[in-house]
Amino acid sequence: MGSIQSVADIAPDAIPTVDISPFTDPDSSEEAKQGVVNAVRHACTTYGFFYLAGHGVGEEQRSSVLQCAKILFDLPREELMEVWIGKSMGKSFRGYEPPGIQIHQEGLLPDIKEAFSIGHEVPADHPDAGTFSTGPNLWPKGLKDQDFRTPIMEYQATMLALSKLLLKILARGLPKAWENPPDVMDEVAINPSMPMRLLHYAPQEVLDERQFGVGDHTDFGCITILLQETGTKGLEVWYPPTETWIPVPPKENTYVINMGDMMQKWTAGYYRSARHRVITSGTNHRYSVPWFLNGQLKLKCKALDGSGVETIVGEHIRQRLIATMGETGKALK
Ligand SMILES: O=C(O)CCC(=O)C(=O)O
Ligand SMILES: [Fe+2]
Repeated sequence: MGSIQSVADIAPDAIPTVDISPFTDPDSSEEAKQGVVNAVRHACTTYGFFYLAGHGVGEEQRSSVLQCAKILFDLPREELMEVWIGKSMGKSFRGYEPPGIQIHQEGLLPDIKEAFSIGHEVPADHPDAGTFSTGPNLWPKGLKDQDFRTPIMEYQATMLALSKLLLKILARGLPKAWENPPDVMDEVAINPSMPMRLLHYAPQEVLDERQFGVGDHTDFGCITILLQETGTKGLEVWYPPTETWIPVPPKENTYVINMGDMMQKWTAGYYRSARHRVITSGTNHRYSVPWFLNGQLKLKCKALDGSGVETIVGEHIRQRLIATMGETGKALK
């Protein structure tokens, strides 16, 4: 006897795509704006992930940061080690992270990826410099400013503006019963920790099922804006109703947006911080650039459902890094 399959049993083959341009278009109707809010809400409560279209970031700027990743990881290892993360000021956590450092959970082997982290530029003589995620960036000597530092810092500003827009949409999507004002999420993006990570996955036949480009994890912060290189693959997101991994290949002119743990805590679980991972290819290099809105480090985020749960953004992020970064993370204690 056959049974009727419920919708939740059918694995979706892709995460949704949301075009947010009606939200910013001064000529669009209130109804069209609300349509964007509803679509983002649906994606973030169901999957925790979506493809973002209509984001307004030019293709030239997007490819310029992927190009930055390529020229950086082409540098000899000795030169990369001159800007090793362990040399960054105090707990600022900037610079080069070699492959095989981060372990996301017990039982997995370390990630294959290598990374380079850039954050909010805070001069060394600033009173907060050297505190967690705060301080001067490290710049490789072998790369000219116009080829690396300038496009990266311009991209950082573009991403901060885009994340502020996403916060407006997400705030409007919160349950009405919580009675939050539409600007309730703005404060998290004031002077925030916003690491951008250039990532490189070298081709590697993975012979051990415990090893990944990036192992199964959730992101730590509020919002991740991920740029993947066209033509590559490997990212997958976990979908609990069917207990399956949904592939998230790059899609032209879009970003992949996902919610992180800080957002999930802040919204009392309403917006899902979904598990995801990256599988490496045996033959192809993969470059990607996730930009993370961690948030204002000293901010005490009160759960938006009014339940009274409070999380200090910087403490939450710091603990997650210590838990996953092994020896490198010890400097953050
Ligand atoms: O490289 C990617 O596509 C995703 C990387 C990722 O999940 C992360 O850095 O948190
Ligand atoms: Fe991630």
